[in-house]
Amino acid sequence: MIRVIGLMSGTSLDGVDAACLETDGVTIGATGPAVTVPFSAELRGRMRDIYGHAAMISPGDPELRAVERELTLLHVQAVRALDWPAELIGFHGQTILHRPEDARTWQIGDAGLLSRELGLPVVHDFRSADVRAGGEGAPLVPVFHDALAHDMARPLAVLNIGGVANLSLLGPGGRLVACDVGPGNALLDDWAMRHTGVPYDRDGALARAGQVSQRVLAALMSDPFFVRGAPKSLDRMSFHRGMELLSDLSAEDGAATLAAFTVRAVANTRLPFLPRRWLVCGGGRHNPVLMEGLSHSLTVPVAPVEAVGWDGDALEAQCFAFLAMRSVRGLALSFPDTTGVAQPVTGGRLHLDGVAEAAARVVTAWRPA
Ligand SMILES: Nc1ncnc2c1ncn2[C@@H]1O[C@H](COP(=O)(O)OP(=O)(O)OP(=O)(O)O)[C@@H](O)[C@H]1O
Ligand SMILES: CC(=O)N[C@H]1[C@@H]2OC[C@@H](O2)[C@@H](O)[C@@H]1O[C@H](C)C(=O)O
Repeated sequence: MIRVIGLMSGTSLDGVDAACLETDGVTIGATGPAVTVPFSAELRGRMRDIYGHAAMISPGDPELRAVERELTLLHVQAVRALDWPAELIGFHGQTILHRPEDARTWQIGDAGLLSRELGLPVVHDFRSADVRAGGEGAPLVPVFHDALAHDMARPLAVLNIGGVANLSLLGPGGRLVACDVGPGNALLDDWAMRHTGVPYDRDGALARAGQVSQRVLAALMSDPFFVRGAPKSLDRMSFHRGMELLSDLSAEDGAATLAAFTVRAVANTRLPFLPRRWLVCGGGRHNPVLMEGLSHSLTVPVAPVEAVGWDGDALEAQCFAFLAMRSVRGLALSFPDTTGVAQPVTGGRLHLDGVAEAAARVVTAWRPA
């Protein structure tokens, strides 16, 4: 095994998550410390602006480059804050555009700068190979959930409620089915920001004070995405047009309706087999309105992943540590039932800019012959 730091800045635009993991890309050894370095309101605002018109931005755009540099330096800060003797970095970067139907997925972040600053090998660009091979490019976390849950009773569902919500369904005999399931926190975050100036609905207080509009909820659920079976994936902005449907609602009723949308999208997902338990990770598990809604709608027990000893805030960052090692070894990151790709594919690109030969060798020794 080697020591890997995984770095994830998710669709919630809350900050950079960094976590330490010992792994050989197949099994999971010890975990180390984890940290979140929050985005400043200024950087978050600039990133939101980029999201708004990412399809039109050229890779050389000066504002894009400036944001990418600032974002990368925040990742450097996160790694340094961990103060852990890593040998490899898995760097997801920030998704600014995800359109697998046009074979496009774009995670900004300067892997060369990161490896030069840290003097460590960096794996970046985890999703492009899958999209090029006809896959959805997401979710990639199922193979990590599978490794984590190798000795647990199945079928088991692992639900991540981040900016977007995604599901890994772990069946007996290593069967792995996955998809993005719905809006997660992104719409609720944007609504809370607009109505309260706070970037999320803390502890579900706003939603708890409102009434769900069944009319608006039904309209939101009529999106064709919900008719499709897995695998399927979402962009953070996928449902944003639906926000117009909420224009007549009060801040509280809008929040209640968006929380119900997140829950309904999960509960209505068409599953090829039923889990006996749901484990929930990601920031949404801190929202009691979402957790109560899920417990009410799903017919089997629902619990945060802490119930089985996992760290639900560090899981995605740990995942990109695991995937970095798989990438180095040329192992598959995605599978036909997780992203819709025809054959299992590996992904990620290794950057060794400015890395001393001995440090590079620790990692390159794991490359397939
Ligand atoms: N106490 C809380 N009450 C309500 N919501 C919370 C609370 N704590 C966190 N959240 C929600 O969790 C979100 C952050 O979740 P998380 O860190 O999993 O997102 P992410 O990693 O950006 O997402 P993704 O999985 O899409 O990449 C916040 O934006 C907020 O909506
Ligand atoms: C394109 C992209 O960045 N997708 C993210 C996003 O955030 C949650 C959900 O949408 C998931 O599909 C994915 O991240 C996780 C880590 C994944 O790939 O498994």
